Amino acid sequence: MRPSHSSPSDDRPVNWRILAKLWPYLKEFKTRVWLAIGCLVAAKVASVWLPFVLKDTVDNLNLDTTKEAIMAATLGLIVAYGVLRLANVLFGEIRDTLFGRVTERAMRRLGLTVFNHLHKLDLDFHLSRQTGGLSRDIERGTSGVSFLMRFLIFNIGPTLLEIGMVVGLLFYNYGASFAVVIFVSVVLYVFFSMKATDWRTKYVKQVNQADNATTSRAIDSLLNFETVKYFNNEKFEANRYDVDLEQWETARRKNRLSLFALNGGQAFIIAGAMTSMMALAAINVANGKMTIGDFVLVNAFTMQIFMPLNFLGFVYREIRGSLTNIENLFTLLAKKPAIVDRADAKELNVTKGQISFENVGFSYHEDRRILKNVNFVVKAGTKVAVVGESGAGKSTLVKLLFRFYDPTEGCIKIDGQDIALHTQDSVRRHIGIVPQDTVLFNDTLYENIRYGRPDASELEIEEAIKLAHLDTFVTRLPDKGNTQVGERGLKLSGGEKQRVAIARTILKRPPIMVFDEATSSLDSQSEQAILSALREIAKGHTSFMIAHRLSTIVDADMIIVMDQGQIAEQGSHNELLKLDGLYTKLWQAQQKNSDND
Ligand SMILES: Nc1ncnc2c1ncn2[C@@H]1O[C@H](COP(=O)(O)OP(=O)(O)OP(=O)(O)O)[C@@H](O)[C@H]1O
Repeated sequence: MRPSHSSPSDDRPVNWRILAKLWPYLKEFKTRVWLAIGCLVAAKVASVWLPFVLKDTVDNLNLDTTKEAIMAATLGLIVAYGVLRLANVLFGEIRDTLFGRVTERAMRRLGLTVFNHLHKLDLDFHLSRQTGGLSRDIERGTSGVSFLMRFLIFNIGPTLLEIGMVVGLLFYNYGASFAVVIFVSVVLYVFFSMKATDWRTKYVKQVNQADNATTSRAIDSLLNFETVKYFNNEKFEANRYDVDLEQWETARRKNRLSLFALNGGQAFIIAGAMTSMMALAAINVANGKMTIGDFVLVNAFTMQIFMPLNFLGFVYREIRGSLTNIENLFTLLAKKPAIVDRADAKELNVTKGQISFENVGFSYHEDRRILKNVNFVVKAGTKVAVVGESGAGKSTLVKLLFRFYDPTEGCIKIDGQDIALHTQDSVRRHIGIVPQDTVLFNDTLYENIRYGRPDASELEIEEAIKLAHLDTFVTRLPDKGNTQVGERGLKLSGGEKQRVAIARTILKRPPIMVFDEATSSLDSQSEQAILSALREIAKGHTSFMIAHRLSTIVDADMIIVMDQGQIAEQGSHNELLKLDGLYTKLWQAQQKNSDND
C-alpha cells in the first residue's frame, strides 16, 4: 500500500477569520510569542545587513593600495560577516525553539478540547459518525495549527519583512529603479503564484480523493479478509483495487503537470527580475555610478528575496489547506450536543433506587414514534424484567433511563426526582449497565474490568472476576489477567466479553443495575451460573432486566410485556400466564422450541 497524503484542501474560500479563534490557544505564552517575534526581526536585520558588509568587503578588496592596508580594511568586515551570518542562523533557531513550545501547547489544548467535546456529543452523533473520517479531521485540524503557525510566523511574516526592508534600502541607497523592479516582480510573482495555486487546487483535490478511495478500498478489503477467502475473490478484489490505483495514477500525472506549469511560470518571473536587476547594476557600474561592491550587493539582495519566494506556491497551498482543516475542526467544536444539562440542573440524590416511567413517549425521528404512553414503577430493591418482540422498544427504555436521550413526552423519575432536571453525570453514576453488545478497550483483561471503578483494589477485582464466573477462564490464560483482549475485545468470545461487562458493573456497584440481555451470548449452563450470580449481586439493588429468553426471568417481581412501543401487559410470571395474552403466546412458543431442541 502507498503511504497516504497528509495535505487535503477543498474549494471553499479561505476563511482568515479563523485565525482570531486560535488566539485563545496561543495567548497562554504571550511573552514567548513576543520574544519569538523579536528574534524574527533580529534575524532579518542581520540578514539584510549582510549584503552591505559584502559590498564594503568587495570595494575594499578593489582599493588601489598596499596589501597590508587592504587586509587591515577587510579583516574587520570579514569577521563582521561571520558574526552576522551566525546571528542570522542563531536568532532563527531561538525563534523556532521559543515558538515550538507555543505551537505544541496550542495543539495539546485544542486536541483536549475536541476530545472532551466529542465525549459530550450525543449518542446519535456517535452512531452516525465515521470514525476513520472523524479521526482524520481531528488529526488534520490540530496539525493544521502547527502548519499555519510555522508558515505564517516563520515564512510569510519574515519574507514580507525582508522584502519591505530591502525595497526601502535599495530605494534609499540607489534611487527608485532597483526598488521598482524588485517591487513589481515580487507583486507579479505573488499574484501569479496565488492564481496558479488556486487553479491547481482541483488537481490536488483529485489526487486526495483518489488517494482516500484507494486507501479505503484497501482497508475495507483487508478487513474483510475472511469473506474474500470464503468466496475466492482475491482476483476480483485486486481488479477493483487496480481500477482505483489507475485513477490515482492519472490524478497524480495531471497534478505533476500543473506543478510544472506553476514552477515554470515562477522561474520565468524570477529569471526576468534577476536579469533586469543585474543589467541595471551593470549599466550603473559602467557609468561609474556604482562600485563593484554595489553590484555584488544588488545581486545578493535579489537572491535573498527570491529564494524564500520559491516556496510561496507550496506555502500558500499549505496555509489554505490548514485554514480549511482548522475550520472543519471548529465546526465540529460548534456542534451542540442534543442532551445538555440545564443551567439549574442539580445532583441526583439516590437513597432507595425506585424508578418510575410516567406517560413516557419517545421518537428518534419525528416521523416514527418508538414509545407511546409508557407507565410503570420499579420499586426499590425489586427485580423488573422487560420482554417483547425484537424492535418493541425495550433497549430504548434503557437509553432513556441512562439519559442518552430525553423523552419527547412524559418523564422518568428516580426516587421521585425527574432525571431530566438533574445532571447527566449524577444520573449515570447511580446506574450500572451490562449492555447487549459489549465492546472492550484494546488493553488487558484486568484493565478492562478495573474500568468499572479505576480505584478498585486487586482484591476487589479478583472478587468481581469470581462473581462474574470468569475465574476459571482467567486461570487458563497464558498471561492470566494480563492477557490483551485485542481491538474491541475481539480475542474473547461473546460470552467471555459479557462476563467482563458483568464484572465491571459489579465493581461499580450502583444502586440501580440494568442487564440488557446480559446472558444472551452464554450457553445454558453458563447462563444458569451467571443468573444465580446476578441474583446474588442484585440483592438490595433495584434491577431492570431485558430478556429474550423468558426462562431467565420467571422469578422477576414484575414482568413488563412491550408490544410496538407500548406496554401490553404487566405482572408476575404466574399472573401473566393467567391473562392468556401476549406473554402466554411468547412463553408457549419458547417452551415449544426448547422441547424441540
Ligand atoms: N438510534 C436510532 N435511530 C433511529 N431508530 C432507532 C435507533 N435505535 C433504535 N431504533 C429503532 O427503534 C426501535 C426500537 O428499538 P430497540 O432497540 O429499543 O428495540 P428492542 O425491543 O430492544 O429490540 P431487540 O430485542 O431486537 O434488541 C427499532 O425499530 C429500531 O430500529
